[in-house]
Amino acid sequence: MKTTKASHVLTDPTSPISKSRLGVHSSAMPCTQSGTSFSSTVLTVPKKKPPKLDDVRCNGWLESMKSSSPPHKKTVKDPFAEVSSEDGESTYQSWQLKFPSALSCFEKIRESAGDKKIVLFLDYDGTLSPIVDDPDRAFMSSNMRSAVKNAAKHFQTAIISGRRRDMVYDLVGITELYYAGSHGMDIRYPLRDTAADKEFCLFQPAGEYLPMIEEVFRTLVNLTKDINGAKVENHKFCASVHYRNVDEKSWGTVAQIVHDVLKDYPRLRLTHGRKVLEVRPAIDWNKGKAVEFLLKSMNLGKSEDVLPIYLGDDRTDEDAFKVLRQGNRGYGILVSSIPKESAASFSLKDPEEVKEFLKRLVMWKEESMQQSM
Ligand SMILES: O=P(O)(O)OC[C@H]1O[C@H](O[C@H]2O[C@H](CO)[C@@H](O)[C@H](O)[C@H]2O)[C@H](O)[C@@H](O)[C@@H]1O
Repeated sequence: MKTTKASHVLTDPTSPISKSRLGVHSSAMPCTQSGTSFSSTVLTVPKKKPPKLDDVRCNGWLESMKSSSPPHKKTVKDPFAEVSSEDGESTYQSWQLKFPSALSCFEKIRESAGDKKIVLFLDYDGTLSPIVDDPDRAFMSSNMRSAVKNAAKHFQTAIISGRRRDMVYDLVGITELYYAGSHGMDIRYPLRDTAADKEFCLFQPAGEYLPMIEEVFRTLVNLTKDINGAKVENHKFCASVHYRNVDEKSWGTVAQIVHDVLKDYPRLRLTHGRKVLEVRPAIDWNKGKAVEFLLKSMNLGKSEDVLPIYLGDDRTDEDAFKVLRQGNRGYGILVSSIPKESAASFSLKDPEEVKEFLKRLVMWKEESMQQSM
C-alpha cells in the first residue's frame, strides 16, 4: 500500500484526536505532545551493572516469563502457556465445553446475530498470522488476506494490534479496514468516506508519551544488545522486548534490565505478552477501550442492532473480550490450541480456523443476500 501526499491538520493541539487526508502515513503524522511533564534529565541510560535478579523474582516477572513456556507437563497451569499438554486432545475437548468452537457453534452464532449488523475486530499476531520466532517474518497468508478482504466487503472490520499501526497496516495490506496499533493507543478511522473525499482521523490517547517511549526504546536496545536473541521493537506508543530467542538462563537478565529501566519511568508500566515484555504508558486505555471507541466512531456505540465479534489470542485481547461479555454485547473468540482461562465466549484453534470462520461468515451473508433478492 502506497501512501500519497496529503494535508493534515490537528483538530485541537490538546486533543488526542487529529485529522488527516487519505494516505497520510502514520509516521508522518504530527502527534499531540502537550502537557509533557517528563524531562530529559530522567531519561538517562542506566549504568550497566551485574544483574541482581531479586526484584524480578520478588514481583513475579520471572515466574510469569517461565510459566509462559514451561517444559511439557500434564496440566498447563498458566493460562497463557504456549505448550501442548500431554493428554492434549482430551484436555482440549473438555476445555471446549466451556469455550466451544466458533465453527461447531456457527449456527448458534448465526441465530443470535439474526438481523444484527456484525462488526469484526481482528488481532494480528497469532490470530491472522501464525506465531513465528522472528517478529519481522510474521506474515499472513494470501488466503487469509483474501478471507479478511471478503469479510470486510460485508462487515465493518478493524484490526487491533500491539504492533505499531503503520507496521500492521503494511502486513495486512488491505486499505478498507480500520486500524488500531500500539494496543489500541493509535487509532485511524474515517471521518468522511466518499469517492471524492476520504478524510481520516487519528486518536492517540498517549500522544504525549511518544518521546518517552522513544527514549526507553533506545535505552532498552542499548542495554540488551549483548544478550543473544533479545530483540526490542519500537511500536510508537509501546516498546516490546522479545525473549523468545534468548536462552532461558538469560531471561532473568532481560527481566531485570526492563525492571531497572522502568524504575526511572513511573509513568510507564509493564505487560506480559507471548514471550515478550511490553513497556507502555500507564494510562487507562487498552484494546477493550479501543473496541468501544471504534464502535462509537462507526456510529454503532449504543445500538442494540450490532453484534461485535472480536478474535484474538493474547492476554491483551482479554480486555476486549471482557467489554463484549459485559451485558452480552458481543462475542469474544479466543484463538488457542491449548486450554486457557479467558473471558471469551468461543474458541478457534489457530489462524487456519480463523480463516474458515471468516469464510463461513461471508458465505452466510451472501446466501442471505441472495435469499432476500
Ligand atoms: O496484538 P498482536 O497483533 O497480537 O501483537 C502482539 C505482539 O505480536 C508480536 O509478537 C508476537 O508475535 C511474534 C511473531 O509471531 C513472536 O515472535 C513473538 O514472540 C510474539 O510475542 C509483536 O512482535 C509484538 O510487538 C506484539 O506486541
